[in-house]
Amino acid sequence: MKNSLTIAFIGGGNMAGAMLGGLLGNLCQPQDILVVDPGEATRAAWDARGVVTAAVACEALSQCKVWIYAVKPQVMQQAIEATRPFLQDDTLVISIAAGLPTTLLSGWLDQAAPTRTTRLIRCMPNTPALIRQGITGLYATPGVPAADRQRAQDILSSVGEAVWVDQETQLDAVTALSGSGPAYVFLFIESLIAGGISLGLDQEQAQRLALATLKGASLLAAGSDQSPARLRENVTSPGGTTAAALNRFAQGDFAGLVQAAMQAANDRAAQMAQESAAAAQPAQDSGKK
Ligand SMILES: NC(=O)C1=CN([C@@H]2O[C@H](COP(=O)(O)OP(=O)(O)OC[C@H]3O[C@@H](n4cnc5c(N)ncnc54)[C@H](OP(=O)(O)O)[C@@H]3O)[C@@H](O)[C@H]2O)C=CC1
Ligand SMILES: O=C(O)[C@@H]1CCC=N1
Repeated sequence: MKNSLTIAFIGGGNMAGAMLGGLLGNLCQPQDILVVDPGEATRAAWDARGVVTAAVACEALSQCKVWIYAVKPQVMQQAIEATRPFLQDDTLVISIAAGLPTTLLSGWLDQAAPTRTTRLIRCMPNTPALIRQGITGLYATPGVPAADRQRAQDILSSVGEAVWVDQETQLDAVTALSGSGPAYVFLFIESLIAGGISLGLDQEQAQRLALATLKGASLLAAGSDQSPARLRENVTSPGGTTAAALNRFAQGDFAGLVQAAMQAANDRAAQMAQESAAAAQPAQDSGKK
């Protein structure tokens, strides 16, 4: 590992893959990255790209300045306990797990070294990171040095935008909006394609039209001085086709449905935190410090 920025991903699945895809050749070279993942096929995919891999926690972790925990919340405690012996006092730890609060994570990280306070940042990225079009919400625990905040921001900015929140609970809202959000957009794209086909287009035509519409409208909204509401009005001729469609959306309370769906995601994040706390195992003293 040669770069001053060396990153370990603990968990090399979908989200690590999205972030790695954006980081490689950009902020980091393959040899600057370590992926710890028990999956043979997962590791083989990263080996093929020149990334250093390990099936289990190993000494190489202690050389990585930044650790990114990218495992499912249900296995987070186990993953932390296995890796914790290699944690250094100045390691910057980033968790991308939905729901898991920093109090729980800090408890697991610092259990074997009560005098240590791990530098911990919790964040919520999204899968467009794969094409460097992601957006990530970040929350830093008190005491994280400014240089580490900047380092986390640099990492996440290399795969898209980064937005800091002051209150940790806001990360559940970020999860409900941009973390899970790509799935809502994909569902909308799927629905537009199905609608186009049912109205007589073929699959390829419907898909091209749907994708270009989403892309064009998003870029227009992102680059415009006008609000999304104003841009919607610009499309909507009185008594025209768009008004007919929007009236039908309103009858089904589309906005209310989106709000309720996001509330469900937000509530599920809080519930996952409770489940993880309830399922937490008694301390395993695997720390070497
Ligand atoms: N997917 C998304 O869009 C987003 C996900 N997140 C968060 O990212 C985290 C990861 O999600 P995602 O990438 O989708 O999940 P994946 O299941 O795709 O990836 C997790 C990886 O971790 C591996 N793993 C399991 N146990 C361990 C362990 N003890 N040590 C190291 N690796 C382990 C898994 O292997 P195996 O499959 O063999 O168990 C798997 O390869 C979650 O906490 C999620 O909340 C955040 C933002 C967006
Ligand atoms: O569905 C999940 O729980 C994760 C968090 C945000 C996106 N995927």
